Amino acid sequence: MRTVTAQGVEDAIPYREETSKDARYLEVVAVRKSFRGATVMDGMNFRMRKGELVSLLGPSGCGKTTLLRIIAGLVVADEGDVVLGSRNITDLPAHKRNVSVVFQNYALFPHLSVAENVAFGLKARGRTRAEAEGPVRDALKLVRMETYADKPIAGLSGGQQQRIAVARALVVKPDLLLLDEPFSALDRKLRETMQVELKSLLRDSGTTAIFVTHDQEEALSVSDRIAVMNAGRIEQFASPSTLYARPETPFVMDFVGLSLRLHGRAARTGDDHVAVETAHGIVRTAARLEDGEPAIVGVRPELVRAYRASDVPREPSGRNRIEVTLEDVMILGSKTMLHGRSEGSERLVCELAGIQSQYVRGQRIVLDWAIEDTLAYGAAA
Ligand SMILES: Nc1ncnc2c1ncn2[C@@H]1O[C@H](COP(=O)(O)OP(=O)(O)OP(=O)(O)O)[C@@H](O)[C@H]1O
Repeated sequence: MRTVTAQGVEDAIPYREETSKDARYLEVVAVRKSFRGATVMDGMNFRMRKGELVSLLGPSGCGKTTLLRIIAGLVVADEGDVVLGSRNITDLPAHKRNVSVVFQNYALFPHLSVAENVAFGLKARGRTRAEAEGPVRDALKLVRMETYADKPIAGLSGGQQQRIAVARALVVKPDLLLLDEPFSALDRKLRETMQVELKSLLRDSGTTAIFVTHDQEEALSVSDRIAVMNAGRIEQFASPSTLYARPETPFVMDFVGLSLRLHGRAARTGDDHVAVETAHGIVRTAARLEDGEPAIVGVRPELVRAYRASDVPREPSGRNRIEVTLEDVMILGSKTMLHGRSEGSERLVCELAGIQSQYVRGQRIVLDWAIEDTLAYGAAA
């Protein structure tokens, strides 16, 4: 698959051109992994900068946790290398990597107090109780739990327990922090609060971290960059804004955000644009597609305008228009989602700001968007 043409926001720093040590802080090189003959990862390469917060985002079973565990030393790769801060740690056991992991289920010790839980990693490294006191206090302060030091774990809420788990991971000043779906057991509101807190505390402490999630909104909100994984491969690795505005494959377009999506066949028209013939009419795109090539075209729903078919204004050229019958109108308060009726796997969706009660099911409407916002992918590439 290839080709993207929507106007996107460039990553602030051209990643591939960076060669400094900090730019290659963590490198996973040509990693292969099979479980009982089934290949999960076949030559995975991944590289991140010092101080970055990177999310691994992908559907269940795509290999996110396996990659995280290989980096942590909890799973041994069949082939390949893991390099951290110019140290090849491939053959080091987990406890010698100075990598901390925060798990989904917190994994705290219920019989120990909050402070004893946080001190655990320091004790394991041979620090005395007195030596651990200061760092434990600082770590608890970082997660705003300093007044809970002597409390038992049992009485804490899920959000508080996860804060303690983060404090316990950070107290040892890890070279790398790995978080495996850390907030998935929390309710939505608390999860959002924790995402904001985590982002600022990692930034404040200068921690390099990898965050595993299958929730695209979570990935978009917490990450400096996101690696979108699919079937053991990274499909695209970019900033949240680039991923959203310029997804490089239909998989990324579908996985990161919603889009209006149509299937069709490209037909060369001779001008700057390619016309894609779809079941809902011609959609033009600036993407390079071969004449006759099957193609997928898409556009983000908030870039689509809607008009009642009876009062469509004249438009300057440069826009695509298709007419559809409204199947569903979802008024969500801050926005209204219009869904057009579709026969197959087309998705005819438009997002309008605010409450738009003039639209009703069964109405004929025209969806309208700029050619330059049209994403397009040739199936033959
Ligand atoms: N210890 C194991 N033994 C056998 N198969 C495994 C093992 N660990 C992972 N797998 C398989 O490897 C594949 C990738 O699993 P992994 O847990 O890395 O995916 P994931 O993207 O983290 O999924 P999820 O979001 O569901 O946690 C899956 O098919 C899984 O069944």
